[in-house]
Amino acid sequence: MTGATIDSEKTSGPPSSTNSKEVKGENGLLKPKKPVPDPEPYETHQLGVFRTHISWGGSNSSLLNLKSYFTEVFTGYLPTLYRLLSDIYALAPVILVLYFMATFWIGISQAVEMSITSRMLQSLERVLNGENASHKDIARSLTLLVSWSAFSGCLDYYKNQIFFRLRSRVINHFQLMIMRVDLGRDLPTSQDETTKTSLTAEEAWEALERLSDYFQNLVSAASQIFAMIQIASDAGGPLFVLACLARPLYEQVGTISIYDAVCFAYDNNEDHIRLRALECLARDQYRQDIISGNLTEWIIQEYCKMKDRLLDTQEDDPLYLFHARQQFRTDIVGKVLKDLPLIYSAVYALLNPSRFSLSGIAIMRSSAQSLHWIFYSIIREDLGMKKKVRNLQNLYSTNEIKNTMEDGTTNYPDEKSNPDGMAFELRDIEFSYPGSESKEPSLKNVNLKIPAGSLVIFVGANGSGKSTLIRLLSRLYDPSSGSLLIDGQPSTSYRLSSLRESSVLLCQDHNVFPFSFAENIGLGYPALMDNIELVKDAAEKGGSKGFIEKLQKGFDTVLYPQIATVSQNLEHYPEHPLHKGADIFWEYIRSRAFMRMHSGNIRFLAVDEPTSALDSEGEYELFNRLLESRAGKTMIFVTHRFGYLTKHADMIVCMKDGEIAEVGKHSDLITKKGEYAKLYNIQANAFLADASDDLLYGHGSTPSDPGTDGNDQDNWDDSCDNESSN
Ligand SMILES: Nc1ncnc2c1ncn2[C@@H]1O[C@H](COP(=O)(O)OP(=O)(O)OP(=O)(O)O)[C@@H](O)[C@H]1O
Repeated sequence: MTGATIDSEKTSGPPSSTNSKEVKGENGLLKPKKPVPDPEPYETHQLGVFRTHISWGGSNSSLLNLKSYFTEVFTGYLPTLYRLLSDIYALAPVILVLYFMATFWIGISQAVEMSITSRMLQSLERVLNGENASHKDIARSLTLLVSWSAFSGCLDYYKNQIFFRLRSRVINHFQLMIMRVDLGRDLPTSQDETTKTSLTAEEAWEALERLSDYFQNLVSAASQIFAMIQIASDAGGPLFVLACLARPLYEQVGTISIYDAVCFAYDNNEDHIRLRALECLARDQYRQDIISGNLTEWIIQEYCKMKDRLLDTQEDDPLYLFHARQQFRTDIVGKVLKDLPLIYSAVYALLNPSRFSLSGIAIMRSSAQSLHWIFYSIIREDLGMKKKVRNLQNLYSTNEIKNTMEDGTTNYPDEKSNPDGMAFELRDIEFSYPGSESKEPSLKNVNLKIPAGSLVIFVGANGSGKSTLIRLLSRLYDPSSGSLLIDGQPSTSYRLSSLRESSVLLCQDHNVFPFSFAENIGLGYPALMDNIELVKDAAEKGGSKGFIEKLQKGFDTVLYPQIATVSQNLEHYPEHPLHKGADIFWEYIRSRAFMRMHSGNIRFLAVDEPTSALDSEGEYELFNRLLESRAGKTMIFVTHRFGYLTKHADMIVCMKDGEIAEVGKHSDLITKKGEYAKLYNIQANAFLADASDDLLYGHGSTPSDPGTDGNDQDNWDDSCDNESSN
């Protein structure tokens, strides 16, 4: 098999390997797997070693296919571009109009230059031919030309000035739009891969810029054709214009480039595939096998054999090979068409010597060349603009992505709400995380009533569903099935924002914001964040005040969340206070939660397992501080430590494998000897073992042991005694 092209055929239906694909679209939106609809009939060519399928239908937006081109333009692009222009006009009307006026004038500048130059050359030609020509005409044309050039220079300068101002307005506007969209997403929607986008505000600006370039090219082409028709009277009339346009029209409109078609090519040459395989063997990963098998000679021989068999078969990019073949044809026809104006002029001069003008022909020839490039730019700009408009459409469509979670219409609390705190009722709840691959739901068969104002403790093994249940109660997610009632009403009937205002969630997933300590804490309740006394009070309760006040700038010290990036400079200063800043972030988060309490609206407080960041003493202190403000609140704590809290809880919910295993008070559950008693005894026995080790080695109890806090020690010991005797 030699040469670039062996066979060509026309088939209908898609090549199977392209029929279904997961794509990250050019627009940056991740698309789910879905079958690609059957494309247009496609051609098959053998281009060197590649079997190549080409569907010209993919380029149906080419100017040749006028119907689909205009359908696409009028139904798809123009409305989007109109929307873009309206948005920008509302934003900066004067700058936008000035920008397009400058674009228009720059667009016609070449045609104006062409007309002035033509007039000047004609006058000069008459002078040279000894005809009666006014020197004033030549001087006027020259003045006009110089003035126009100066005007064009000014236009370019002012367009650049306007360009930067408009650009920053457009980018700021769309950045704000993207911020609103991103910040407005609820958790399930933000975790949905199909709604993620990598598009930036730059896309909007680039679409506008393309539109302005396209507009400039259209104005330029139209004005130059108009000018050519004016000038053509001296060079052979409208037919001469057509002769000049023949080449650019043929090259840019009459042929569709392979790069605009939809193609799929695969190597189907067995010798070449084997050659590639042999090349792979030179990689390090095969080194040991090749040395131990003494295969080097065999590989070289096989490689030479394949090379001989392939001879001159092209291995290059098949699209390039096709383009080269297409180019060959285009070049020959194009070169012949390039001479058409001259051929026409020669014939015209012979037939009508009196009306013949050499200057007209010179102008037209140079204009034909310039038009060639303008047509080329229009076609390229058209393709580029389509891509940009598609991105813009996707940018706008992110604005229309609806949140998965239903928002209600009733404000919480309302007159029916319980003043003692939020009351919850969960009925047959099942829940799987969005996009979770797990066959088992994270929660199932959950039925539970939590009375208003109660203190509830969730316990259970790792992964049993405690945090997930807290997330559902806080309405970070909605159940996959079943219903959640808040104060007897479906949770979806309440406005999400009002529920959030009435709840505090303290969990381990919180982050430090890139603001000052004061703001980090104050953002617990933005309405009062300027009241530094309240911020300090919250800091004290959360345990961060002592550290913050030691810093040079105190509460005004700014913490950056990109601490890892900053820390590259910190490694040389192990004692630097910012290390500590990263370590104690939990204290700020807790302080933020206390700040939130200042709102006075809180009816529900959920604390999800702060124990990993706290020793038992710290946990005890935190819970006590939280419990001080218990009035009018339902409180739910997730903890791994059994002791003080579990014994004082109104209700303990013990979770196992996503289900509620038991519900009850501490003493009842211990008596029941079920899951709770089992977990409790595991911890009690571990504690007793540690305690006896300490007695043996004389260290006393460790601070991390559960139940070692003051009076609680007695309670813990008592209960351990009781339980061990069980
Ligand atoms: N964001 C998530 N996406 C998918 N699955 C999750 C997600 N978070 C938790 N899960 C799964 O849900 C189940 C319950 O997890 P959950 O975190 O609620 O348990 P937990 O009892 O709070 O555990 P731990 O005590 O370790 O925090 C687990 O199987 C976990 O793998």
